[in-house]
Amino acid sequence: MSNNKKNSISSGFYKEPVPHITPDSPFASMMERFRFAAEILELNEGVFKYLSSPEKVIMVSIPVTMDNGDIEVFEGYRVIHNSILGPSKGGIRYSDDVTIDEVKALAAWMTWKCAVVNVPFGGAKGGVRVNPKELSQNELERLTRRYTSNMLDVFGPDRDIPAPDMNTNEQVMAWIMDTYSMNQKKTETAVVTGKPIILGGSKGRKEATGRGVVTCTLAALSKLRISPSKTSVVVQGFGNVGSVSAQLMYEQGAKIIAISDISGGYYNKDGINIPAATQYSLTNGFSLEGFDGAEKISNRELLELECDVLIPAAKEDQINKDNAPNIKAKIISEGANGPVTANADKILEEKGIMIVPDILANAGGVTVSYFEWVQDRHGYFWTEERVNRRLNRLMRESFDNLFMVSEKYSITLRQAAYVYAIDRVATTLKLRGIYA
Ligand SMILES: NC(=O)C1=CN([C@@H]2O[C@H](COP(=O)(O)OP(=O)(O)OC[C@H]3O[C@@H](n4cnc5c(N)ncnc54)[C@H](O)[C@@H]3O)[C@@H](O)[C@H]2O)C=CC1
Ligand SMILES: O=C(O)CCC(=O)C(=O)O
Repeated sequence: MSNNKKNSISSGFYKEPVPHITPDSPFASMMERFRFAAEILELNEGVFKYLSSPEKVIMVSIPVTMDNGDIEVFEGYRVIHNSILGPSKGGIRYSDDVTIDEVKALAAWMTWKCAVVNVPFGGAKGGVRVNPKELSQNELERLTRRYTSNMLDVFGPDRDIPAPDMNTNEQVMAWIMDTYSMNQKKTETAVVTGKPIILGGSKGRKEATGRGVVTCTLAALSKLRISPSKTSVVVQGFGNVGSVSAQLMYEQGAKIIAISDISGGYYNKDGINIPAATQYSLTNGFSLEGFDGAEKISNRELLELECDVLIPAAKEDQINKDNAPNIKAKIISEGANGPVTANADKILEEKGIMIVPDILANAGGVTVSYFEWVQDRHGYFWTEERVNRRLNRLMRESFDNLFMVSEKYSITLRQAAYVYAIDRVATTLKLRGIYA
């Protein structure tokens, strides 16, 4: 790594636009940060081009017989960004607004994320354009099994290993595992992670992403010398990542002043009772709608609240150039993938806000997915205490490592994460003889 480059991209081929990028999209945000790191690393031009495009993009059409006998056709994707570090790994999301561009960005983020925490996986992501809330459980099962059948040549414990993401869960992973196994004529637990524990899932996987977010948040707080018990926290998104992050920060003695989900934001300046909110959401169809332990606000207002820590744990592009000037948090811990756009980074940096980037902050999920894959392959399962201890240690080491890189090169933690990850991928490419 050259030591004399600072925070600006000077010139050269990295400025060349890469074709097929929609401006201001998640993929454009990913590329802007990749370009910055490539410049610092003086990355080989061919390697830059190679890593700017996914290795493989699969788009499938999924016909599903609905409960009323009609046939509906859904579109599904799987993007493998890169598999040089190992089999590709990444979640599958069900969402009616998922796009191929978004999945391409998410797949690339998986490559960088696995490199940041040194797990031996490449990056992939999947998506199906569907609103799962509009499907019955049987329709959802048929959709999942058909999507998996279309991906039989793609998935595999040594090739590409899915996991849960937005609107997918342990049950969806169980259907994928079963469909794949039936076609292999043997039970193949290691083909997916995030499965139910009884089917070979790992203890601690469900909570792992939120747990990792909290480990990084505590590390960031200690850098700013703020005690967790004196911390006010705002969490956007109350699904797997958001609710666990809120719960674990609450257990640290922090005051969670606002939470939100798709139904809106909920604010209480004296602190929200998180176990009560979680219980409410569980018994209310995973929705906070009607939760009366707080005042209702909008998601936009929520992001702009005065607080020590903001944890965006919903989706991409939530903090952008329009609202970045109004963000008042001291630390943003990115539970979601891509919640801050590249053009908001500079604004937040100038405001002195510390960002713990997604490819570090939410890497706890893929880390315990790796533990799950290892356990499946050994046929030997760990205690929850062992999983959590190893997760916490790895997350803390990764945070400290990136903090050191950021200080060494006078760059932000996000820039440090990209520099570290891309250097690792490029070094692997070189050692494998892909370039001299
Ligand atoms: N589940 C996992 O292990 C991992 C998830 N992530 C990322 O974390 C984010 C959340 O994922 P999960 O918690 O798994 O999904 P989830 O489906 O369990 O929860 C998503 C939550 O966000 C809320 N939401 C959706 N749109 C919203 C909006 N516009 N404003 C406010 N809230 C909104 C939903 O109502 C729900 O509460 C995604 O970006 C995902 O890619 C990252 C790493 C691992
Ligand atoms: O657990 C995994 O394998 C991947 C989780 C994921 O999709 C993510 O980190 O964004």
